[in-house]
Amino acid sequence: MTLQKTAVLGAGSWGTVLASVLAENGHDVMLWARREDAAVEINLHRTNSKYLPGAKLPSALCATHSLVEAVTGREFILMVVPSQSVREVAREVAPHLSSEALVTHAAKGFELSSLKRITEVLQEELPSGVANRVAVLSGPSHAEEVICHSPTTVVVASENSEAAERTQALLNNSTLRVYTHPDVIGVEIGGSLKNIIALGAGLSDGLGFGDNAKAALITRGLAEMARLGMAMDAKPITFAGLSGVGDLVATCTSKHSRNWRAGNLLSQGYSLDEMLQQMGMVVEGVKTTQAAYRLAQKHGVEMPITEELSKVLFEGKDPRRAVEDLMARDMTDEMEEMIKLSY
Ligand SMILES: NC(=O)C1=CN([C@@H]2O[C@H](COP(=O)(O)OP(=O)(O)OC[C@H]3O[C@@H](n4cnc5c(N)ncnc54)[C@H](O)[C@@H]3O)[C@@H](O)[C@H]2O)C=CC1
Ligand SMILES: O=C(CO)COP(=O)(O)O
Repeated sequence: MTLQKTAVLGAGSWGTVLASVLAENGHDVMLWARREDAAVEINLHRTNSKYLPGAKLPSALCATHSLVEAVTGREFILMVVPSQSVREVAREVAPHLSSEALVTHAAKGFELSSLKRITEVLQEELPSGVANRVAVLSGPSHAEEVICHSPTTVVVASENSEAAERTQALLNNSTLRVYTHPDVIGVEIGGSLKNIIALGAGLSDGLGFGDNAKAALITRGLAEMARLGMAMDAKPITFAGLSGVGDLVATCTSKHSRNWRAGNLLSQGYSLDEMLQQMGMVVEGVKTTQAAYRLAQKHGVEMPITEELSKVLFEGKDPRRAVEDLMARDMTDEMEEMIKLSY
């Protein structure tokens, strides 16, 4: 494909790795770092020691502290900031975008204040021509593995199939295989909700529960993810794909997952604030638990794991008591539900 002028907004672990992928694929990349010292470190030493300790970044990668400089004249913008910051960053860059620009985001969460998905937030903030073709990148992709070229598969969804195909062509390479997908709602919801279950998996492992408990969390977690997804107009089959079960398995079983580690710290008796302080990186599952619990109530959907986790995180409920309450729920038939979800 033709080489393009691209920008990546957000120099945390995932943004830095995606910028490295674009640079390795031969594209001209400008990486925006919120902290000036991070941009200087990337330009001088080709490292990002806070977010990717030990990794050597491609020499062609350039970083800037100026959002305007990052996006001006760029054909492809990849937004990789935490979910709660997307609106603010989109609003700031909107006047500087070329009318031809393609904007794809890779955040996994909802905007808590509005309960909107991230493409909805972008559609509200970006100029209409650009907003019509926004895309989302999701799937099982720990930054720490992608930077080492460990084989990884991801998915890019857009209502505009050309936008999804352009993003696919820009990022795809011999170790990062990119699929397209038409179901934006399902891909965004799957990628967001799996972080709740990963927090639960970290707690479960930390409490000393075994593989049976984790398999139960993954399977029953997937069921409640798909239930909320369907109520929000996602296609249930999407939850059987990379952005659903794929990312759920990767995040619930990986030592790299911040959400898993966050749950694990909670099991050791850290408070929510202490845990977030200790993590020092975005733990999207915390705000996503709040958002999903509110969405479940709004749509009248049962999400027992999310509800119990919300009580543990925000009401100080003892996690062992939360597990007892999950196990004591009314007895039910699994097949009946599978047929309804049909994934
Ligand atoms: N790390 C990973 O392996 C993956 C992360 N993601 C998603 O990518 C998004 C970003 O995550 P990471 O890069 O991992 O986070 P991170 O914790 O490694 O870095 C966060 C970045 O966001 C910046 N930031 C924080 N507050 C900001 C604000 N108010 N405005 C602008 N920038 C701000 C920080 O300076 C930092 O550069 C999240 O939604 C995450 O779920 C998705 C797939 C993989
Ligand atoms: O989304 C991710 C991998 O696909 C990263 O998960 P964590 O935010 O839990 O590290």
